[in-house]
Formats: sequence, C-alpha cells, structure tokens
Amino acid sequence: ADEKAVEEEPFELPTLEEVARATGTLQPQPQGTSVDLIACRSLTELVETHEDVYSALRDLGYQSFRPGQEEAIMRILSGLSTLVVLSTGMGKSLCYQLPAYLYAQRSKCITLVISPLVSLMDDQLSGLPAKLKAACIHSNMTMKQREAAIEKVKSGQVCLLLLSPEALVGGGGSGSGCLPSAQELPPVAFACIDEAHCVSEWSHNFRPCYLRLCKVLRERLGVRCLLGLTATATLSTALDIAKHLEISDQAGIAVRSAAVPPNLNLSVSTDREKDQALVSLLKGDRFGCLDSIIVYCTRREETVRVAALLRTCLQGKIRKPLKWQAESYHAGLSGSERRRVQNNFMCGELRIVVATVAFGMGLDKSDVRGIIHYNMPKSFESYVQEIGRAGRDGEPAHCHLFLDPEGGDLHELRRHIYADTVDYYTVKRLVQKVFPACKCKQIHQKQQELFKVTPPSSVCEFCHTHERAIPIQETIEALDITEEGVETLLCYLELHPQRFVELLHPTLSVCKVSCYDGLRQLQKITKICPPIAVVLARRRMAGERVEQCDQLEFDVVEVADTMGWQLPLVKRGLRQLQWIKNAFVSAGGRSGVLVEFSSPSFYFRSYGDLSDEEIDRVCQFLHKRVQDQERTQLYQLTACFKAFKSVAFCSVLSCVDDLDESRSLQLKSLLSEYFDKRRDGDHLLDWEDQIRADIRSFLSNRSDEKFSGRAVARIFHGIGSPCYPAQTYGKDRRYWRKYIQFDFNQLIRLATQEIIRFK
Ligand SMILES: Nc1ncnc2c1ncn2[C@@H]1O[C@H](COP(=O)(O)OP(=O)(O)OP(=O)(O)O)[C@@H](O)[C@H]1O
Repeated sequence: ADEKAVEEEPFELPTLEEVARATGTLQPQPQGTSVDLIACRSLTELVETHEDVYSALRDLGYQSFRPGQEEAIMRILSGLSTLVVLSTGMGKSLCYQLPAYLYAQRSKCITLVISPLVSLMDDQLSGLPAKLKAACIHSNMTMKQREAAIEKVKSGQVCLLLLSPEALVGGGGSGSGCLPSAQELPPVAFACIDEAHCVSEWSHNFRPCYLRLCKVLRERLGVRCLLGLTATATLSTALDIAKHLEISDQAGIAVRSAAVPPNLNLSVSTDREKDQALVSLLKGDRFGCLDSIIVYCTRREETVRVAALLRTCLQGKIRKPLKWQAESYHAGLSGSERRRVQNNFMCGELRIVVATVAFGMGLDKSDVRGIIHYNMPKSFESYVQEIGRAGRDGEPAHCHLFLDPEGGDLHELRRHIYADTVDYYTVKRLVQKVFPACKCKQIHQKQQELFKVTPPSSVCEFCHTHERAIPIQETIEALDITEEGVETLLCYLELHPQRFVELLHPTLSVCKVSCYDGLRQLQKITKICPPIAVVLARRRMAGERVEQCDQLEFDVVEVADTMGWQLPLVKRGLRQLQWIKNAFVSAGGRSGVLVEFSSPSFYFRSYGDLSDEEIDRVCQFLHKRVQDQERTQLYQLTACFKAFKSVAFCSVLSCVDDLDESRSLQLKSLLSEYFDKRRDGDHLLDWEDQIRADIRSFLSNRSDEKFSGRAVARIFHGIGSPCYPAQTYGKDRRYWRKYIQFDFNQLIRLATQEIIRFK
C-alpha cells in the first residue's frame, strides 16, 4: 500500500481559478479570454488588505500585525510565492495560519505545512489557535493514528495539514506513503515550507529531500503558491531559496529582519578555566537573577558533566530544591527523560538546561532569559538560531559565548567538516553506478543498417536517458558514505544546468515472484505478463537455464526501462498476478503466485552514452562541488572564530556584572554584515562563465549561420522554431536543452552579448 500511495498517477489539480475563487480574487471573465489567464492576472497582482483579513486576525486572537506579517500574508492571499526571513519568535507562523484560515472559510481546500521537526509536530498542533482545525501526518505515528488523521483530511474537517518532508516525498524507505493519495486530498490552497533554508545547497543545513519537496508539491500536488519560512538565511542563501521557490519578483523575499533582535545583549570571553568562569558568570549580576537559561555544549558527555558541576557549585545560592538548578539534555536520553526535562523547563521548575543543540528547536517558551555557549557554535547561522531562543517576549535577555583561546573547538569542528567530505575515488564509483553504459547507439546503428538510412552527423546523440535504481543500503555500504551524502551528490548532478540526472521518488526496485504451483505456473504467467517474459528471455539469452525456475528475482526498474513501460504500470501488472484466479489453481481467491517488492532505492533518470571524457568531467564537477562546500564551511568557521575573537574579553570577570554595550553592538554589526553579504563567487556567476563559453563554442561551430540572442536561448532551452527546428538542432545534445534550468531572459542577455563580441 505504501508503494501504491507513492506511485499513484498525478491527479487533476485545483486550477488557478479555484485558488482565485478561494481568495476571492477571481474577476469577471471578459469575452474571449480564458479563465486561466484571468486568474493568472489577478493572482500576480498584490491585493490590498481587506477588512476580512483584519477580522480573521482577531479571530485568531491578535489585535494587530507585527512587522512583515501583513506583507507576507497579503502576498499569499494574492497567490504569490513568498519567502519570509524573520528571527525566531517574531511571528512567522501567522504568515501561514491566517491565509490558511481565510482560504478554508471561502472554499473546501487545505493548506500544507511541511516541517522537519517530527518530534515537535504534536506540540505545534496543540499550539495552534483554537479556530484553526489541523491534523498532522508523520512517520512516527501508528497506522491507526495516521488513518484517523487522513480521514479528517478527506472529510474536510481540517484546513491545515502538517507533514514531515519524508511523509511527503518518501526517502530511504522511511515514512513514504504516509500521505493519502493525491486524489483523496482536497485542493491545496498553498504550501508552507518551514525551515526553508534546508532547500538551499549553500545553507548550513542543506537537506536534499527538501529539493524534491518543491518538485513533488508542484508536480504531484499542483501547488503553485509556496511560502518559505526561515529564521536564518544569508542574503545569498535567501536568493537561492527564492530561486527554488520560483519567486520571480524582487519583492518575493518579503521580509528580512536584522540578524539579531535588539533586546539580546551579547558578550564573549576567552577564559582558560572555563568551568570556573561559567560558575562566576552564573553567580554574577547579569545571569545570577535570570530564571530560564540554556547552556549549549557540543558533546553529550559534557552536558552531563557541566550540569553536575552547576548543581554542586550553585548549591545554596538560591533557596530552591537541588534539581531545580540544572539538568542535562541530549539526543541520547530516553524520550520520557527528555520530555521530563523539557516540561520542567517550560513550566519554570528547572532553571538551567545544559544541552546539545538538540534542545530548543521549536521550543515555544517566550521568556528564556539567557543563552550560554560553553563551546563555539559551528557557524554564524547556528549561533543566531541558538541565541534567538532567548527573549522572544521582547524583554531583555543575555547571551554569552566561551571561546577556546587555543582554538580547540575550532579544530574539533574542522574535523566534523572533513568527516563529511568525499574523495575523488568515491565520487567516481558513484558516477559509474549512476551512468552505466546503454546500448542505444548500437540499436540505432542496427536500425540504420536495416532501413539503409544515411548515418547522421557525428554529433548526433542517441540516448534519451534511462530510468535506473540503485539500492540505498548497498550503495552506502559500498561507498562508505551516508544516505544524505549520496543524496546530496545526486542532487548536485540534478542541479547542474546540464541536468545530468533527474531524481525521481525513491522506490522499491527488487521484485521477487514465487510460484507455489511450480514451474508450470511460471510458464503460464509468462504468457500473460510481458515483463516476466522479458526477464526470462534475457536470462535465456545470457545462457541461464530457466526451464527449472519457479522463482524469479529481478530489478523491476531496469525491466520497465528496457521495455519502455512506465514503472507504476509494470508494478501494478506484477501485483495483479496474485489475484488472477481463472488462469491458475486458485486458493482462497489468490492465484498461488506471490509477488514481493523490496530494496528501497534511489531512483532517477540518467544518460547511458556518456563518453569516458564526459564521465571524467562529471566526476571533476562533483568533486569540485564537494571541495567548494568544504572550503565554504571552513571559511565560515574561521570567519566565525575571528569575529568572536575580535570582541572577546580575556576574562569573563569583565562582563559578569555589567554588559559592555559597545562590544555587543560590534558583534551584532559583524553578524549583520555576514548575513547581508552575498557569497563571494555566487554560483550563478560560476555558471555564467560556463554558459558564455558554451555560447561561444556553439557560435563557432555554426559560424556560417545567423542567430539572434533569443534563437540561441531557445536552443539552449530546447524550444524549436520554424527557422531553428528541433529535428535539426535537437540532435546536438551538447547545446540542446542544456540550460533548461537557467533563466530564459538571462540566457538571451548573455547570448546577445556573445553574438556581438563574436562579430
Ligand atoms: N501579530 C501578533 N501579535 C501578537 N503576538 C503575536 C503576533 N504574531 C505572533 N505572535 C506571538 O509571537 C510568538 C512567536 O510566534 P511564532 O511561534 O510564530 O514565531 P516564529 O517566528 O515562528 O518562531 P520560530 O522561528 O521559533 O518558529 C507566539 O507566541 C505568537 O502567539
């Protein structure tokens, strides 16, 4: 059933007209114009805030908007994809809650919210305004809970559906198929992607399944309006996210707040005796009187040790039970233990939590008054996210960071970065698995010989990609990289303008067919099931003795691809063999044939005719990407260390009682500078050089022909025209469709410039 849900055919989508109706933005249809166009037009203009919106705001329990909210909400109500970058606690959730509420009031539709924090989804659900009926579906739910949630969705009892990314896109065999089939969902008004920075490959927290998420939302659920929410994104990351959300207008990045809220007071020190310094800090005037404090450590063991230290050293300072002082929290504790600590902290019965970064994500406690970093965070993004958990009520809060003067933390964090990188040899082995050679060229040549057609020019390409699957477990063991690591590399291949692969939904690729009535039964099903016939024929041709078989195991993706059939159809046909009674001896309605699918696999389309040089180029590209990523992370880490060091006191004693306002502001301005700066050599610029080179090579190859910038852009986008037909230009895959992902107008601009230079 899981497989089925994943591979269901796409369904009829809510049209723009329906979305427009739901927003009340559909305008009367002038004669002779299509409805879609009108809806489009009305949906690409920002509508003004209507009284209904203010009344919905009050329904949800608020009197007025906070900065940025109204702008983002009105964009969503106008059907415009939007990215909201606001610090933690500034009210991002309302940006999806209010439109979801309004859309649902006007028509039977649903809003999807994708949130990566599965463990906190239930809390998120219970924290929603009472008027907003919602359900959640994620892989930690029991079948029964999931069915109940799905029922609520199908019967239109809820207007908001919270989903984990895996529940939507599948992945690693975990949680795929959590979602009801697309036909069973009400029309989707819009989708909100929480923690949207995970979409960007340049983010500190890139999650490849987030990329597939945008695709699945668009292609399978027909979602046209996307809302991205994030608290941490540099300008470069924000631009990259905007690209993935297909936000075309400048205003699409609706709001970007200052990196650090003004009520946070920051300080840094480089004490040699950190334990002693921490105790002094907690006894001083700044932190001594604060009630809710989080101390972040990198390692789990350290959280336990530091919590014990604090219990001992702070004893007697305040008349409260010992357990009130400090407890540790990390992902290695049992679920119930973690809940106990979190609940005690939430309700004020625990003053200090000494935790790894596992603590605090999605924590809705507005009066956390202090954050202390016992170790250096791994990036500015992490730092800003972690200190952002303090002072969400807008009241003053204090943050202190202990920086190892010898750079010990820096070395430890560097080791983590190196651990994630992949060497050239591993890249090459993966690439070989992704692009196995096909026989398209030989087949084509045979056909030419048979039909006696003149051979085409040498640049003609024959392979139009194949569907392939590589088993996840086998691959990660063979290459010794994590599933995320392989997925990231595959994503880089998909993101390349040449689109080396097209990632599809992960699937079960191994099919085992067992015939309880022996080999005669297998022969019978061969007659009615072409995929089985193909498997047997290929085995026979390979010299295998298949006459004795009553069981077959094969790669179903490869078989479907060889036959040119769609995988879901092949799988459905195979599954049906279990139920075809008449042809066989039946046993309790079944046919006596057992069909099982196994082996969760990465599933994609890729070329099979890449030459050795092309394969090498792909490897070099991937390896360079991995190295760039490593270099960026190392650079960020060093930049982070230098910035903290520049504002650090040698001893915490200089800031235990009073804050040095000027150093706090200095650090804030260093952070703003970092978040507002575009990354050096933004990758669009990298592409630009390559695209220019390709345009030049294209023009010199066809120097006897005339092209306009638009004509070249069309060819690079794979669009035929009467003067430049697909039949001719489509044959040269070095250029045809090569930059399909690149903005069309930018391509025209580059091509025009190159044409002028060429003349
Ligand atoms: N317009 C408003 N008026 C008053 N309070 C608001 C408003 N909008 C949001 N809030 C409150 O602000 C608090 C923080 O909001 P919310 O949880 O949406 O922040 P967030 O930006 O999503 O934070 P995080 O990044 O941690 O998810 C909540 O308690 C919410 O009720």
